[in-house]
Amino acid sequence: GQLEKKGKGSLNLASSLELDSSLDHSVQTRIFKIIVIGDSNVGKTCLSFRFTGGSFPDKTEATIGVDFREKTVEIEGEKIKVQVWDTAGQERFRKSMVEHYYRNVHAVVFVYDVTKMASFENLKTWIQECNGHHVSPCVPRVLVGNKCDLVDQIQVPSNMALKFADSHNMLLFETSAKDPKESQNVESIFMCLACRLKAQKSLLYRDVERQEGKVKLSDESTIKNTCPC
Ligand SMILES: Nc1nc2c(ncn2[C@@H]2O[C@H](COP(=O)(O)OP(=O)(O)OP(=O)(O)O)[C@@H](O)[C@H]2O)c(=O)[nH]1
Repeated sequence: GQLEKKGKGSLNLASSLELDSSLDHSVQTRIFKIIVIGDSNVGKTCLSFRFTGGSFPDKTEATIGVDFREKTVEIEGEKIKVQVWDTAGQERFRKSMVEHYYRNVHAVVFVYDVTKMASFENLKTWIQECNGHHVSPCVPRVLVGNKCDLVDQIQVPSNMALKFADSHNMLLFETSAKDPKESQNVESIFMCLACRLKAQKSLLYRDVERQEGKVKLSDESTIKNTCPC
């Protein structure tokens, strides 16, 4: 496929997707909303494009607001739609959208650039932002060090990244959106999350039931009590 034009994500589009972010009623497919977060230029667009489109885009521009990409995967016989929210790294392009990024999110991918120490150091701020939006501790998070193909320019040592990931209870993937040999690894970032989400059956089926009007959630504590992790 071709790279989607950047900046087409809008508040209205985000709102309409949120109304139905867990179930595609036409085919009864569950939808997992995964957001990709991190500094500008770390490769969030390229990673999400590699996963959903299977290639590395020739050219990218800064994401404005959000770009959505989807891919349907099959896990243990169930078709699941993975909806990747490629968010803007630049503050000026994200500030009106932040609430939408985190609303009803099922998993979070934090990305840094292995050739840029500042992007690794800024992860603290991105995690704070995420926590500040009341994302449940049940929502799985992974850490991705991108641009590993630039072997001569690596600034963030693996052991440092691993320590950070461990201390935040995240899995670490070091990979490259650019290197075709790494495409399987990029795929496994999203598939690993999708598998974990599929395993959280009670949580997600509850979402689905709620949307069908069968179950009404009373408060936040209901969510905590039924949390499977
Ligand atoms: N060498 C190398 N370059 C990459 C890789 N991934 C992305 N890039 C390049 O890094 C630049 C930024 O990539 P994007 O995917 O647009 O970055 P982004 O994080 O989406 O940036 P914002 O939209 O501003 O938040 C582009 O020039 C890409 O070609 C990679 O794995 N290796």
